[in-house]
Amino acid sequence: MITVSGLTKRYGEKTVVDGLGFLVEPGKVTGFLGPNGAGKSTTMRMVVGLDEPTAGHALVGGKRYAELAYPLREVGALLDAKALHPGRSAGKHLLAMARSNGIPASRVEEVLATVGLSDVAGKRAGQFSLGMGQRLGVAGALLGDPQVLMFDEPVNGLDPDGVRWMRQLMRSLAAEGRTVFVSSHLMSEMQLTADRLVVIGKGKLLSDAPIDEFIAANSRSVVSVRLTRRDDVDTLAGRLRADRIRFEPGSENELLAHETSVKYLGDLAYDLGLRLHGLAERTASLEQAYMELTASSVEYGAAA
Ligand SMILES: Nc1ncnc2c1ncn2[C@@H]1O[C@H](COP(=O)(O)OP(=O)(O)OP(=O)(O)O)[C@@H](O)[C@H]1O
Repeated sequence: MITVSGLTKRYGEKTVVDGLGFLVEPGKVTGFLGPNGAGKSTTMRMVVGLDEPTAGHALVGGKRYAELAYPLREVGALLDAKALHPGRSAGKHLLAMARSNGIPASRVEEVLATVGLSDVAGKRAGQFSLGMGQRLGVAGALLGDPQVLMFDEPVNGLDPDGVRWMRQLMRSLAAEGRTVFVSSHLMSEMQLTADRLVVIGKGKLLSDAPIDEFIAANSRSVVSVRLTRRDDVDTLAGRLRADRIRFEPGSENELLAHETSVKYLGDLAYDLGLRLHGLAERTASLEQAYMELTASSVEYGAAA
């Protein structure tokens, strides 16, 4: 469990994390979503004691990171995959981490196998591709067999196989009952991986909900009605106006109606004797809903 409460970080005049509070629970993948610069990395760095909060706290299993006797056995983190000693081999890098945390050396081979790097254990980390570096970072996070895992933008720069592997890994870690906290700036990625979503913008909490609740609350559907004649479009439009149903024109001879159903519009068209060439519900993409939710918090958005 990760407990974040009143968490605040200021750099000079700028508040980059602003009174954040949420729980990251075991047995689930919790997605941490927000536009670039929202404060995700800073929050994660405070969880593992790399940055000191200005106010509030971030606890792992109820303790501050500094209070953990063997931190790597409690929380594993992939924060910056490039933060490796380039001249050191993957195996030696992990061995050094294991030694300083009282972790048996035998774990090194186990985690290298888990991440598929056994064959390159002797290769220097500086020669690793981005994907291999990410895998090595994951191996480091798993080394102490911790109950809590944190990944900052883990699929960045990975090829499709790597992305799929990373998703499956996160899902299986959660299925083992571990706490998995993963950041991303892509809604589409989170939709495929997360059980719960914590969304932030400009350091503030925007939403904290199970993913299906987030989807239900944020995705609006429209019903597309395609008619065959301009007159019929006008007839239907007049009726929708009278019934106070919000709509807008779609493509040619099409109307898009909000907060209604296929059944209602099908019956209405039948009653009005209108010939239809199409009637379908369309769900606005979750990506769109997320962009709208965070629109006012995008730090460097395109000028309007
Ligand atoms: N050491 C620092 N000194 C000053 N400002 C900082 C420092 N570290 C981060 N910031 C600022 O804090 C804000 C939040 O940065 P952070 O990296 O936490 O965001 P993020 O949500 O992880 O974004 P990204 O998706 O781009 O990684 C940014 O505006 C950044 O410039």
